[in-house]
Amino acid sequence: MGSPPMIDGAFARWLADRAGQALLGLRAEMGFADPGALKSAGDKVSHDLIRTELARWRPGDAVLSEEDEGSRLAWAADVNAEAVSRLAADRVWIIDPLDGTREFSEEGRADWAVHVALWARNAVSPHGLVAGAVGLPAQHRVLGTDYPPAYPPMTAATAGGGRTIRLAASRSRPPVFLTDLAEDVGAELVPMGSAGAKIAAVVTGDVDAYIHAGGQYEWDSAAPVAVATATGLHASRIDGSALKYNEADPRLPDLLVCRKDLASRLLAALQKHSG
Ligand SMILES: Nc1ncnc2c1ncn2[C@@H]1O[C@H](COP(=O)(O)O)[C@@H](OP(=O)(O)O)[C@H]1O
Ligand SMILES: [Mg+2]
Repeated sequence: MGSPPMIDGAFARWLADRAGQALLGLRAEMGFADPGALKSAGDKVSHDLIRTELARWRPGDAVLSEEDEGSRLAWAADVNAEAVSRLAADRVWIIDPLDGTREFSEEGRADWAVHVALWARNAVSPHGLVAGAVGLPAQHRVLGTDYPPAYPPMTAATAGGGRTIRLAASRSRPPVFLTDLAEDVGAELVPMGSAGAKIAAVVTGDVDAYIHAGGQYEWDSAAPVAVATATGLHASRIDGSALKYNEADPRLPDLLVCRKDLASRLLAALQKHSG
């Protein structure tokens, strides 16, 4: 096998694709009789593959992966920063080896993803993400910042033509306020698994927006937010502030990703309903 691409964006795509192929192979091999075993095996196989390739091809970079021991811990900068290499690093790969683990274990579902993002200290954007790829193995595609997808075409809803806004939300843990918000703005809720799959659906125009609140971590959104912003879409916290990555505390509990033309309307509705 030849070497992977040198350029970070293309490398992220290569890595997300490799891990995705391994996950499809695992699904085929194990079947769906024991969803718990399939979920555990999926998390481990993808994490190990990505960790191994990063150690081999990007040995100087730090990594924050969902499946690392202690990944969810918040580190007080003055106390423990030296114990956590990523906080002093200039480049950090933020990885969710299998996002939408639950959907991965359900036969026929394609709403699960592999997230590979790169945060850099010298980035110009507030979120600090300089490359990212979202593998959607069961949809046979990878979205990446190396070739950002075209901005989704104007829909009837956003052009004011009457169709309701399509608003993606978690299948299992949607924000409590979302039903009221949707009614207020005239949106139809589209339940879907995986933050990556939902943001990919905004990128491709299958839905107009994705709102989440109530809990998430940096790895759940880093790679898809890198792709969404490279495409020109809006991505922020639900109070409109910037999403930030490689923070001491990896919790990043809420976000809004949507078409630019819907952002002010949805942020106003969020201010009203999420308080
Ligand atoms: N309230 C919450 N607290 C912590 N993580 C949450 C959460 N709601 C959603 N997530 C995480 O966000 C990802 C997308 O969730 P959902 O599919 O429900 O939209 C999932 O990642 P994983 O599948 O990697 O665990 C899930 O664990
Ligand atoms: Mg996740």
